[in-house]
Amino acid sequence: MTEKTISDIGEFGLIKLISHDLIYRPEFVKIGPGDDGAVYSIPDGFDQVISTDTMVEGIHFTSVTMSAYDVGWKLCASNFSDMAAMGADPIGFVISAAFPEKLYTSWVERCYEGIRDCCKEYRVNLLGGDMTGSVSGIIMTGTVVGIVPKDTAVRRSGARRGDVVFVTGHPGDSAGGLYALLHENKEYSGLIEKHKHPRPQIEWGTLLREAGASSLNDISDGISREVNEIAEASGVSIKIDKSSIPVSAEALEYGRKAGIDPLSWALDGGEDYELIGTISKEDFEKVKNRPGIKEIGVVTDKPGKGVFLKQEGHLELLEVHGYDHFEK
Ligand SMILES: Nc1ncnc2c1ncn2[C@@H]1O[C@H](COP(=O)(O)OP(=O)(O)OP(=O)(O)O)[C@@H](O)[C@H]1O
Ligand SMILES: Cc1ncc(C[n+]2csc(CCOP(=O)(O)O)c2C)c(N)n1
Ligand SMILES: [Mg+2]
Repeated sequence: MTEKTISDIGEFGLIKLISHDLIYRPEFVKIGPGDDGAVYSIPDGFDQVISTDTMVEGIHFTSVTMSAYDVGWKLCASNFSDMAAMGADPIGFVISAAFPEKLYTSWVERCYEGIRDCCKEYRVNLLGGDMTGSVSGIIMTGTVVGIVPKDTAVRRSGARRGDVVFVTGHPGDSAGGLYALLHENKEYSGLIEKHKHPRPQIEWGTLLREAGASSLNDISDGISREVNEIAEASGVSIKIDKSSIPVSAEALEYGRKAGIDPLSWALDGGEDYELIGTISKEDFEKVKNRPGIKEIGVVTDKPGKGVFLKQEGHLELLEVHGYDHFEK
């Protein structure tokens, strides 16, 4: 028997197929999926945070770089990561999907396995969505709602002179993984795993908010863009020490073999979904000994606002070369 496509079962058959195991935090749900809208509640003393992010076939993934499961996982991870970057806890998620009619139903089922696994792990309710046809590939948009104690959301604009600049994890791994996937190199499985299954840093976002982080941003477009966004929003200069950027051993090794400086993956690659931000020296003491965080620079009062990269004793302007959807 040939495999079923979504046009064989129709829009409502498809919705039925994926509509199970959607709620992982029932305490916040008043009316769940299945009605015209879902109704959720939030506890007293919290603000709500909302953000949205899209995955487009041919732009964010191809059948070579990501499986259906991976697309589902990463759609959730990239959305939840924006909650981490606000110091918030994601609680609810909706998905708008546009699918070509020839897509196999099994693709959609596996994609929703990835979605379910990520929602389950981070305890986020899948509150509903929308399905339409597409004449040019798969497009999936997620919208996430999170909660944060009132008036404590961490902005990009709070960096102050003297603050430490920190980063979590190993930025550059995702771009290294993408390079490996596009060059059919399966050896660097750790990097590939980071590209396919990034982990939104919700715990770090909460810890850093509680510790007093003055600014936060998640690394979706590369350190060079994210840190410049913080400098601009905060009206400060930032100095980054190039040698302290925590590139992983695997990225270093693969970069050496491929003849690529892995720091360019960290600075300009993106999709790491790690956190970058600033915090006072005193507050950094509270978190600096935990594994997975690294001081990489300082907020300065250098005139001429911008970001400077220190290497071998001299400073150069850190220009933004991160991912830009519309750059030629
Ligand atoms: N189409 C749009 N309409 C209104 N506001 C937008 C639109 N696209 C982006 N923005 C806003 O511009 C700001 C920057 O958007 P951007 O997409 O760069 O967010 P990000 O978190 O830096 O990146 P990512 O998309 O990777 O999460 C956000 O506050 C976002 O809400
Ligand atoms: C096949 C393929 N080619 C290139 C890339 C790289 N890429 C695409 S979008 C993006 C930035 C984040 O997106 P957004 O800003 O929309 O959140 C990056 C780094 C990829 N993932 N797959
Ligand atoms: Mg973001």
